[in-house]
Amino acid sequence: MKVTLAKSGLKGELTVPGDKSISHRALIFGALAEGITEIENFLVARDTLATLNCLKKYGVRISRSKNQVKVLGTAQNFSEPKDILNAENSGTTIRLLSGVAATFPFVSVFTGDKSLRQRPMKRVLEPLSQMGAKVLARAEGNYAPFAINGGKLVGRDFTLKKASAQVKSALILAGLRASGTTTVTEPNLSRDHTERMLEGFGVKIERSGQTIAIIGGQKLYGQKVVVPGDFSSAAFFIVAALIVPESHLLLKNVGLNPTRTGLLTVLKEMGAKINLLNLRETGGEPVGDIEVFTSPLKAVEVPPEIVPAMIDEFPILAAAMAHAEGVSVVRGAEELRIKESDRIKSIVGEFSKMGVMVEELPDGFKITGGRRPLGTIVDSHHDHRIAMTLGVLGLTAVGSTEILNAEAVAISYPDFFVQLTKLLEGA
Ligand SMILES: O=C(O)C1=C[C@@H](OP(=O)(O)O)[C@@H](O)[C@H](O)C1
Ligand SMILES: C=C(OP(=O)(O)O)C(=O)O
Repeated sequence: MKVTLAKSGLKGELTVPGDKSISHRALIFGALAEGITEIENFLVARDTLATLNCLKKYGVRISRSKNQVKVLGTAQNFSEPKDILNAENSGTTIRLLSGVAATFPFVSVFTGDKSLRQRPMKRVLEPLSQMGAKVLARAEGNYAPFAINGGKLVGRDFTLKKASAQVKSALILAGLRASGTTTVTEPNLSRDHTERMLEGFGVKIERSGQTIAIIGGQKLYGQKVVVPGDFSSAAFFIVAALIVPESHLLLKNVGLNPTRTGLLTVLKEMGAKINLLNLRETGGEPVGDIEVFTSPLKAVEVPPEIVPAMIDEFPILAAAMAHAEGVSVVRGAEELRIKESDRIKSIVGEFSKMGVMVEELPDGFKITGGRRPLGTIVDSHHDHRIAMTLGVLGLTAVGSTEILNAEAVAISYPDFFVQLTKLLEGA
């Protein structure tokens, strides 16, 4: 993919595709529920389709027409998959479904692509085996492929060392079918879509601060789920509009769950002119429109406690930092090293190629901003968020930027470059 210096600002309106986290959850909860679940504005992308295909292997009947999905609930009766479940590139798929697999008295074997097979799984597999599941995993219990032989689980109390919505959700899903009560305490609150949506499916969850408690043996009832636009996808256009001169953009119907919108807090501190309009609630999730104007930005130090609320937005935040006057610092974000790529290394390596002054830290990075990037050949490292970030940075670079392995955008946003081009042309 080739991106050239934007000749004009990003102008007009855009509706980004449905939220990835919420789409995964709607499929899984719909599959476990009694009755039919209808999902509107489902994200059609590789990660969410991986979840859909794994669920079909459990015997769940799912039909899809574009972004409308119908799930015929099994009332918690999955059948043993006759083949390996391939979560492809999706951490959310493999970790959430592990929590479900742990509750069924049969064998589920999981694998993923090269990236996913290098991402740590002990964080879910260990607590699931403490609840009573039998687990056999490669590399001393840490990597896929792995097999889970589930069964009668016993509720337990867990305190997570790091905030993780995937681990929390896997344990909630296991706890839902365990005896007694399961509690999960996080050091900071991670995204809470699981808690919100399960409540919509009729499940009682107790929440107090960073602790959630779930009593086992509860039923789920099929629902209509309307998926809001994905804030993490909107983030690329927010930053693009901030840094490309003469932009004025309206992003419509975006999920604004506060456990996801840490980027807005940080960008506002950097001087970004962003307005939230038409605030409302859809299916238990806050939603609104985001108006963005090109803004001069100043450097920022990201407070570590906000990291979980913007964990997927660090690549695109780095692009904003490259345009901010002064030295910006990210710390406490070592989780970035175990995403689809080592995102700290990917940012530092590719931004350096584009002439950005960036320094690697063990748990983050430092960027001295304000200098115009230079177009060159860069690589996504097969990571969707790095591909989109480089696409945005390329809009402000001198010359043209060629992004290798840009097709990675299909993981969460297949039409990203098409929509970006349209916004630029429509100006
Ligand atoms: O639960 C989810 O839907 C997700 C949780 C986060 O991962 P962790 O739980 O590993 O922090 C995030 O990075 C990922 O994109 C989606
Ligand atoms: C980390 C991500 O997803 P996952 O963990 O589901 O692969 C992401 O989408 O940035």
